[in-house]
Amino acid sequence: MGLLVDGVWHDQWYDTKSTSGQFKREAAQLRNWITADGSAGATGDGGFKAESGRYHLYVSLACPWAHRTLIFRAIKGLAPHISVSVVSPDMLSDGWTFDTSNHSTGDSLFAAQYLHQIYTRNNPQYSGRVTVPVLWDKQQNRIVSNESSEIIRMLNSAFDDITGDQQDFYPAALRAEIDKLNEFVYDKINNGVYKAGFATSQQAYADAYQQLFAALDDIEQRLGQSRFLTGDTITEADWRLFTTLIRFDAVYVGHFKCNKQTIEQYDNLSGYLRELYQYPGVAETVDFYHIKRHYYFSHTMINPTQVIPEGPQVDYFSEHRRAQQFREAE
Ligand SMILES: N[C@@H](CCC(=O)N[C@@H](CS)C(=O)NCC(=O)O)C(=O)O
Repeated sequence: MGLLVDGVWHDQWYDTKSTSGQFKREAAQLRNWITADGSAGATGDGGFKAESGRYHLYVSLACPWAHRTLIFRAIKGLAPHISVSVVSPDMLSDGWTFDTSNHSTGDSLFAAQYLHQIYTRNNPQYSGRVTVPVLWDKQQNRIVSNESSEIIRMLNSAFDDITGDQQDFYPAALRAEIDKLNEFVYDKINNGVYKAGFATSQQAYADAYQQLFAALDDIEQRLGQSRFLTGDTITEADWRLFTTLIRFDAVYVGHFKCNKQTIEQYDNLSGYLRELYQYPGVAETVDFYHIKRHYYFSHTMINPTQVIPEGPQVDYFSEHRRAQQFREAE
């Protein structure tokens, strides 16, 4: 684990000393947008027109932020149009690597060894953390974006004329509600588990733990009233919550000490999680080998033995009856 300083790799863990043991995530720096006609998006440069075969995603199958982008690639019919390279689950002194001996696909574009080489290929002087996902433009040979929340917005609509898929997971009428939910879920749950797990003081951990489970209780209640977070249809907010829920019992309960209760112990969240998992194309984006291996093997300050747990055994394909439940409730 480390970062680039003026294009040079430094092996360095997160600094929590200056923040009383609290983990603070760094903001992504590369924020251009692919658009249907190549016009500039909300931030960054124009010139990134949606085109089949032009873009490439670098992902980790372990990472919940990268996972969002793989889900949108799958459910929006983009697999034939956007290629993917998967890094190794082990993130140690070299950061993310393309070590093919350990379940990386390798870098199919440049045969790079390390993900930081993709960042310096984009900018030889780059300073900052080297994170996944990365969306790469093969035509201009540069990074479009390393911010997953924006990459999924691009995938949600920019390629619709190419794929013919008009599903909209960020519909105009629900945007305000989705934005509000995203903010809450990101702070308390998506990043909340990391705040608990990476805390280096008892107080920072206890605060994150308390806020995380208060938020899960809130969502559990909401899912007793409605099938998905904003009503009867799945939106971006559901997919963003999903990537944390699917890792929760396998990793966050033990490794990040988020152990008040498991997702399996929530009546509504457990069924909701299954419904999303069983959505066509989504189960194939979930890889528990990468997920468990990454966290338990890479975070040696949390798990110095690097022993990876065998369990839990949960059948996410089992029946959930969410659809019937909400039809009966009408
Ligand atoms: N803002 C980014 C965050 C991505 C992120 O933090 N990814 C983690 C993996 S789960 C990472 O690559 N961390 C490496 C590091 O921080 O050095 C996004 O959502 O795209």
